[in-house]
Amino acid sequence: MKVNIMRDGVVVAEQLSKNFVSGDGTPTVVFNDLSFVAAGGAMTAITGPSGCGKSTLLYCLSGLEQPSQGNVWVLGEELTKKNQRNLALFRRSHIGFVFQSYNLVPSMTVRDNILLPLTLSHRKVDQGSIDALMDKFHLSGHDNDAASSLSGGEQQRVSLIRTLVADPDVVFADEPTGALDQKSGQLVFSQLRDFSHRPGKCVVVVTHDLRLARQCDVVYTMSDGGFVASGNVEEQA
Ligand SMILES: Nc1ncnc2c1ncn2[C@@H]1O[C@H](COP(=O)(O)OP(=O)(O)OP(=O)(O)O)[C@@H](O)[C@H]1O
Repeated sequence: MKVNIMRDGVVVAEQLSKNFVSGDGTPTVVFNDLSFVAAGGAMTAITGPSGCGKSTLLYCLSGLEQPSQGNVWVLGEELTKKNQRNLALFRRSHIGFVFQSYNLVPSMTVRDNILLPLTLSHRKVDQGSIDALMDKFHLSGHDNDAASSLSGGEQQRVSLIRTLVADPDVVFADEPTGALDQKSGQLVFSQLRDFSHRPGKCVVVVTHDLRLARQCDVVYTMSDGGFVASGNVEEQA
């Protein structure tokens, strides 16, 4: 696939490969020669069986991990050419990441965890929008609880609020509904989808839940180190 970065996507990858070398020197190819485009104003899903490389791909697309080969552009900027400092600055200004493992600071309160990215980047805090999201995600009253005292599903929702209130241009979400029951999962997914459809926003989500993937505008299906299908939901049917 030959893509025009300016025309085609907010997140673009070309000829992306990732290998790991294990302790005994054995190389493992996670994926090879992938091309990927996620458009603005849309939600793009990456799905596939456990261990096929979805999280590793998301890490490479978001600049958290360097690919072994290939190039990644986000908002027209080539992440794979940036040094560590510039990459960190770019990520802080433009990218939000919802981690599969939540990545909350366990000893800090829920509210302080949510505020952390804003505090670190000296950004203005819209307390009202935090209150609204806390209410929407059934977390009202938990502001002063230690993050570690919450259930996995509650921590997952706090992690999503923390990402959304920072208002990034691009959100990468790794199994954001993994710890949630169907109803809460749908609530979280709908919130992410609404966010993705706002002008100038883009969401790339990893999910193994096909029911949720089908609600995305475009779905990439991974298997054996490559994409076995990609396209809009109708094309995948
Ligand atoms: N840092 C690492 N070092 C070595 N191998 C790794 C590393 N990170 C991932 N892998 C390997 O890459 C492969 C893909 O892992 P990854 O977590 O990306 O898959 P996944 O599709 O997201 O899985 P799941 O759906 O179970 O979360 C696995 O075989 C994993 O062991």
